[in-house]
Amino acid sequence: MNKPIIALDFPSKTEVERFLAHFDEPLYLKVGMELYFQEGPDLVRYIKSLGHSVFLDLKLHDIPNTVESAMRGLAKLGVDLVNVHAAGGLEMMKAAKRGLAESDTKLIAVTQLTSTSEEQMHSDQLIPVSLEGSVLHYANLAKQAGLDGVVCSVLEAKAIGAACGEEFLRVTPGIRPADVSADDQKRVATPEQARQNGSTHIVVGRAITKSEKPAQSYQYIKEEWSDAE
Ligand SMILES: O=C(O)c1cc(=O)[nH]c(=O)n1[C@@H]1O[C@H](COP(=O)(O)O)[C@@H](O)[C@H]1O
Repeated sequence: MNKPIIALDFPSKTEVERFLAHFDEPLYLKVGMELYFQEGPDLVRYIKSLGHSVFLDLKLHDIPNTVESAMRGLAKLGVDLVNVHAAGGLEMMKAAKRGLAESDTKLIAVTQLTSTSEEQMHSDQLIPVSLEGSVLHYANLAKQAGLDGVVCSVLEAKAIGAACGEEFLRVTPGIRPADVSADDQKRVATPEQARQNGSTHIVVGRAITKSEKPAQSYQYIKEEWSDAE
């Protein structure tokens, strides 16, 4: 079972160091916009130098040429996983993949953010199908573009596995242990539900980073994710 990916949603390297001091094992860490826009590529190199795996979550969404060039730059960082927004379209996703051609970095596409409900999707995006229909459409498009998988919620992971194949990654944020608040997330699930629904990876932020005992919260989540039957 893949390690839970911990979202390092911190404003500075100092806070990352303070957080990582709780752990003495190799982790799978996600660097997102909050941290990257403050600390840049050096922070990513630093985390890699500590022996951790890195998901660089910058959610690129621009014209194909810009995304391809940006990906060519990110490829040099040697991260394990990067993402784009599937809403950027088939051509943009193909361009992103071309930008990574010389690297081993895997590429996934965000379908519908886990903070989006079906009602919001209808009113904000004017997409007149079900939320699962929209997520499946984006997953199929990502597959067609040659991507390695998608970011989706646990609620759509099973249908994507059936449609796109079990090898196709289903990276699922919006993970909340039963006793933790959903915050701004709308499509949430527990680590156990993620496992049962065929997520290949779970992404967990606040349930670990805001915990008074981060290492203990991580262990509980890891056990529920890997052992629940
Ligand atoms: O691409 C992502 O990682 C992502 C996509 C998505 O649909 N929803 C989502 O929450 N995320 C990220 O996953 C993390 C979830 O954090 P928590 O809600 O604190 O567990 C955040 O860093 C989000 O940026």
